[in-house]
Amino acid sequence: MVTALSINALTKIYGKKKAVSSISLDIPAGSFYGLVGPNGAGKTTTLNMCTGMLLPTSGTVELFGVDVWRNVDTARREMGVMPQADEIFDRLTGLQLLVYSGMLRGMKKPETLRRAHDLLDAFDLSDAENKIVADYSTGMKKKICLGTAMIHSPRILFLDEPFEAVDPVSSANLKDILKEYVATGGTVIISSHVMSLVEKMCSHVAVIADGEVRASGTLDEVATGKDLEDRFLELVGGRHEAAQLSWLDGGVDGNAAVSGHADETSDTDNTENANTNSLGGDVDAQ
Ligand SMILES: Nc1ncnc2c1ncn2[C@@H]1O[C@H](COP(=O)(O)OP(=O)(O)OP(=O)(O)O)[C@@H](O)[C@H]1O
Repeated sequence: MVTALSINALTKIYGKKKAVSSISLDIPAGSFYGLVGPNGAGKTTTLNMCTGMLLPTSGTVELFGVDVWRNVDTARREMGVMPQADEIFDRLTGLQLLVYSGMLRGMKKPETLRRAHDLLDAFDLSDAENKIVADYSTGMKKKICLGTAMIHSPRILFLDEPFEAVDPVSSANLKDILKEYVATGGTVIISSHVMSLVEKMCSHVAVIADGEVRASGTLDEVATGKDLEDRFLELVGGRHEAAQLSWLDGGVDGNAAVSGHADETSDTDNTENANTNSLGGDVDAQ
């Protein structure tokens, strides 16, 4: 097994906060690797340290044997990193942004143009190629950001929540493109909260919580025979009883929204909806 990315005791401390605490992971080449964890778990911080964007407090990252922090330029050549929408030059058109990204990576203009059109076509953005990116929808921006990460054909792709806000058709197309990329030897690392997506797309997964790896390996190794989402909840903990928002009653009593005291102001006894502890009808499902 060739290791694409080797993370060793990676740590990031902000003041007194340990955002990432001695994480170690080996990510095999050709894998589709999911980093999953609750909000604030440390996924983005970990990815940013792996891509040379955020200096670790301690620990090392090697990309195909190259120490990322000793050789940032060399390592970056092998990477495609999906930027956040607020990190791109959004006064460019979609086409200009892709061409700019390719040429920044040292590509010749004719080849960059060819690939840019291929990407726009694959991402259903051809009709918007001459529109400035600032006027794109959130999902369109997400797709163009992904395009900028792919145009130079990197060996490894780092994608932070790539499918968030992308419509199901575009999402299915993107997934096909990424699957094909992995099938031809590429490596993809994504962060996600969506377990069904991880289950469908990923060959490997690391569950991160409180800056630590709680489990890692192939999907089967991490799931240990259980439903992946249940296993995730078991690993990260933090599940509690349904919130008791007694004032949130879906407007059952018209006065409740005004007064906030449904019991005092209601003169009807609606026994069917008497359980004002519920968020809609999902209490049992929780
Ligand atoms: N620049 C910063 N200064 C201080 N604390 C930070 C900074 N960036 C992140 N943190 C803290 O580090 C922890 C990990 O944050 P991170 O963004 O990596 O989490 P995440 O797993 O990506 O979360 P989410 O799923 O919500 O995006 C959080 O507690 C966060 O508040």
